[in-house]
Amino acid sequence: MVVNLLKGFCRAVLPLYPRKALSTNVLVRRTPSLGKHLIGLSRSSTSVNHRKLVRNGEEKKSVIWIEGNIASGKTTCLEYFSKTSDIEVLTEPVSKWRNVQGCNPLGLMYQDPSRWGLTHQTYVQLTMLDRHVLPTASPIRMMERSIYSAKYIFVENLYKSGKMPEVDFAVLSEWFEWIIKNIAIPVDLIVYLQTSPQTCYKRLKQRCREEEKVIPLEYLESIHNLYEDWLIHHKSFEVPAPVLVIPADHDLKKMLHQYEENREKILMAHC
Ligand SMILES: Nc1ncnc2c1ncn2[C@@H]1O[C@H](COP(=O)(O)OP(=O)(O)O)[C@@H](O)[C@H]1O
Ligand SMILES: O=c1ccn([C@H]2C[C@H](O)[C@@H](COP(=O)(O)O)O2)c(=O)[nH]1
Repeated sequence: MVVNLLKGFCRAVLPLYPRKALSTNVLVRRTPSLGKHLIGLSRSSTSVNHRKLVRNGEEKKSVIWIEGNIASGKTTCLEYFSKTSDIEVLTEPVSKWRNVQGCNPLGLMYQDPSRWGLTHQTYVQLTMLDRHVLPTASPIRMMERSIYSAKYIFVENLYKSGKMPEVDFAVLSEWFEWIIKNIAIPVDLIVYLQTSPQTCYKRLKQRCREEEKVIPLEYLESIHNLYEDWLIHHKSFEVPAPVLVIPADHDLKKMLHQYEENREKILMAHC
């Protein structure tokens, strides 16, 4: 009875409001042309069963992207949430980028970006698309990065730094535009792990991935600036979902504490 009343309410009233506006006490700032930027939640947010939203008799699945600079702590964040039932976690397919039929496009790109940037980013685009269209098995999906950041951050960086020829950029751009126009890429919330480039540099050195040994601090600074322009200042490209910013320079203990504090905001992303 109560459930039916709620369903009726949702059908009658929810369509009258912007999709995110009723979910919780979410503070949403409208930005000129780029959708909404979630700048925080009030402390009085009520606890809502994240499995509840039902549309056309189907459970609404929630998709959350974890975005951030290289070595900002995305994988660590996903590992933490992967321990929660009902959440499926998709990490970036980095192992594929390091080994496609015996070749290493990630390594080649770092060695000679002008020659291999297109090759690498074409494969990133394909493998990220593959992730996006994978059928969801759980009510909540958390994904490391997206086809959007591949284009808006990494391809953009190669091009802007003069390391990707115009024709390569044009071909990748047309592919990307075709994909986002013709294929549904669902997303309900972007969690941005905001770090300083210096922190990432330290963590990158500590992780010590062979291909990344050539990355200078300036590279992380460029990636950082592109992320900030996209997700914070809304100066560059469309942002396809609200953004939750989590400061991520802190030590692991504090980060896990922050993830716990933000758990409800993140898991209720679809409401
Ligand atoms: N909060 C943190 N403090 C210190 N080191 C961290 C923290 N989070 C992650 N690390 C370490 O930094 C490196 C990069 O983290 P990772 O989660 O792989 O980043 P990403 O997936 O964003 O590239 C790893 O060695 C990881 O153990
Ligand atoms: O579109 C992309 C996305 C990522 N990369 C690079 C950057 C890093 O070297 C690895 C994986 O990134 P993490 O932040 O460590 O997950 O892949 C790229 O070149 N292009």
